[in-house]
Amino acid sequence: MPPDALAPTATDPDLAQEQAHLATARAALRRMRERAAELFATGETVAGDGYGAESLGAALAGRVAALADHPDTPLFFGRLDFGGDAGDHADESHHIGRRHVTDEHGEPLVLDWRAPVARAFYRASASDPLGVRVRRRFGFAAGALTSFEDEHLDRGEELGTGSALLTAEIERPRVGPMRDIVATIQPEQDELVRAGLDQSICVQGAPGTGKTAVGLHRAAYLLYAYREQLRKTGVLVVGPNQAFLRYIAAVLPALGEVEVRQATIDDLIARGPLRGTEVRGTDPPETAALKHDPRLAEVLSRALWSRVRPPAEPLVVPDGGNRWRLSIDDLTDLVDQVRREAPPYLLGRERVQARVVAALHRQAEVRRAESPGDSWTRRLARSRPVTQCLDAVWPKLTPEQLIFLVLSDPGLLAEAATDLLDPAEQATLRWARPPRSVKATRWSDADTMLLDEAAGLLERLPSFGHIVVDEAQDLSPMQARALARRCRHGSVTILGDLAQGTAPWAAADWRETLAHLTKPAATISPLTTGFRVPATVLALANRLLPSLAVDVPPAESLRRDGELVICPVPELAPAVVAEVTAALAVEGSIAVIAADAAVDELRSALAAANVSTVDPSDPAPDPAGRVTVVPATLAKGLEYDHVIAVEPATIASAEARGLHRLYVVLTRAVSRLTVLHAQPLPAPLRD
Ligand SMILES: Nc1ncnc2c1ncn2[C@@H]1O[C@H](COP(=O)(O)OP(=O)(O)OP(=O)(O)O)[C@@H](O)[C@H]1O
Repeated sequence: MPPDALAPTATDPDLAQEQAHLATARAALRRMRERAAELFATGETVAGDGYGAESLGAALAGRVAALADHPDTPLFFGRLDFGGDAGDHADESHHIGRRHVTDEHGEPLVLDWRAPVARAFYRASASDPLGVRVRRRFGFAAGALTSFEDEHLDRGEELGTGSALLTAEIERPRVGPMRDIVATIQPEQDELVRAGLDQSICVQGAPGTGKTAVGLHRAAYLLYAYREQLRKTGVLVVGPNQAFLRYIAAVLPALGEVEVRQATIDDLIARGPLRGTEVRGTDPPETAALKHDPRLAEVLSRALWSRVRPPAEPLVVPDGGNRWRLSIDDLTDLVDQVRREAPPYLLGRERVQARVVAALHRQAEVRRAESPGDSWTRRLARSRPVTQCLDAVWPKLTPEQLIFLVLSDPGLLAEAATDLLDPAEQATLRWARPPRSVKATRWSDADTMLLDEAAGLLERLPSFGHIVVDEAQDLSPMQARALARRCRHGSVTILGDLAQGTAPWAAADWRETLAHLTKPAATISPLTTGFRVPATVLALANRLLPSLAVDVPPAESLRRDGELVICPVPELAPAVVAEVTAALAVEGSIAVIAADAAVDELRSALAAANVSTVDPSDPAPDPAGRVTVVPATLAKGLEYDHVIAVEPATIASAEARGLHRLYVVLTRAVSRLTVLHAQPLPAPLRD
């Protein structure tokens, strides 16, 4: 049923009252911020010790930042009026916004969207009103409250996706980086956002169904609902590349969360064992693919543990007039016992050392009838015979040393990989010309992952409380394992679309990825309502789906507007210049997306026509730049108002999973997609 009051006039007394409430809330937020800033100024001097001062200072600085009032993001976006039967909230009325705002008496003026009571804003429906009588959504223009939209749920009114404000939000021209969707989160999205911290979830969603948005809002929700638990362990957001991370960087701070770490999978891994050492080597594609293969995990594990050798001689430790002694059998028992405990390798070495010294200690106690002190224990632990014995049975090793050995020693590799890799695969993996030393090695991208796997075998990494992984369809099994190592005690939100998998090792089935992430019980949920790509554009992209060999539910676009133009042209560069020039007359961001190899020529052609362009890899792009020239391999996750896709046939033939790449490229447009082609379109796109 349509609601009765959708478009209040400017003189509407209700509207005036809401505008007054906004002004009051803004003033209150200013006061809260000033108070926090005052505390911040004095905090460093009142805390007793240095550490206390530092953590208090950081907490307060975070609070000051979180309380910032962004002129473009309204302080509240909705209101709930509860009915008389709403239990604890009977007859209450609450404004819902991006953060709590209280007046000077501590009375709430705005409730944080993450508070339990705010859940009804997203979930209440006419059939299940959750105690809500009226749900009100506000419309804003340039920070000013200009309209509202009511749904009298108690009278069976419900707008759903027919809400004019939701439509306006979805259809607004895009400019700049991604924004939060907190005002218009849909019920099926909210269910994912508010899943508990103990739940690992995997979201399979077609392009533009809000996966990234859901992941970021879930991070913000978890930090609110489980702040204490996550204070130490933190939340990590993993994205495919820096351009993508820059695109999403503003969302969490706008939601008041300024301390979430965001990293690409490559950075996360390279920062581990290599400690920032530059990646300077390259692998042929088949070698790289093999290094991403999960069988390598077992090969490395076997190679490492083959370093543990049975003791060949007894341990004899001269100590003043005494000689302490452990027989070969004693040592063998002790090493076997630690092996059975299966600790990380270096912890195992420490355990062997500790138990050897404890055994010697017992001998000394019996002989001397008194217990030797700590300095004796330390001296013996470091003594030459003990160290030599340890080095013989359980040698020290770094990740670099292990991988160096595996890739350069055919005997070791053959032994570790005997039933796992055939001889041809072993030859593919090994260095054709091994480097002279570990130091002289030029590690490749794929090596960083092996180094990370090795580091995980040697020592345990600290675990994040929660990891959000976007574009997870491209994770290789070994990359998934690297994330699993960083989330042993935490949960994950895995977001992706199997149809957009472009990596050689892209997943065909989420269950496999989840197994490598060691979260096999995670629930897999679909998102199928598209908020970005107009229906006509989606229909074109969907023609590729049967060729992509994946089983995914198709998306249905909410957007009936939008425009698709497919244009054969005699020459690409002049056509691109003409199309961009025409597009500049209309509001919104513009992207020219082309095969990577064609990008330079198109940039030059645009520059020659005096059109300035932005490079998505630029760490500080001109915020006023409206035209971005995007290599197809960087387009994933991004969106632009008007996309000009150049020569689909070249994009499709540029790589093994080129049709998947093309599917990504064709699904970046918010309002208009223009396809320019000089060659015939790939077969699935032809009429
Ligand atoms: N509930 C919503 N209300 C308004 N806008 C939404 C909503 N959900 C998603 N959007 C918008 O739709 C667009 C696509 O969202 P998002 O980038 O999260 O999709 P995605 O599924 O991650 O896409 P891709 O598969 O291409 O990476 C964004 O502009 C986002 O703000």
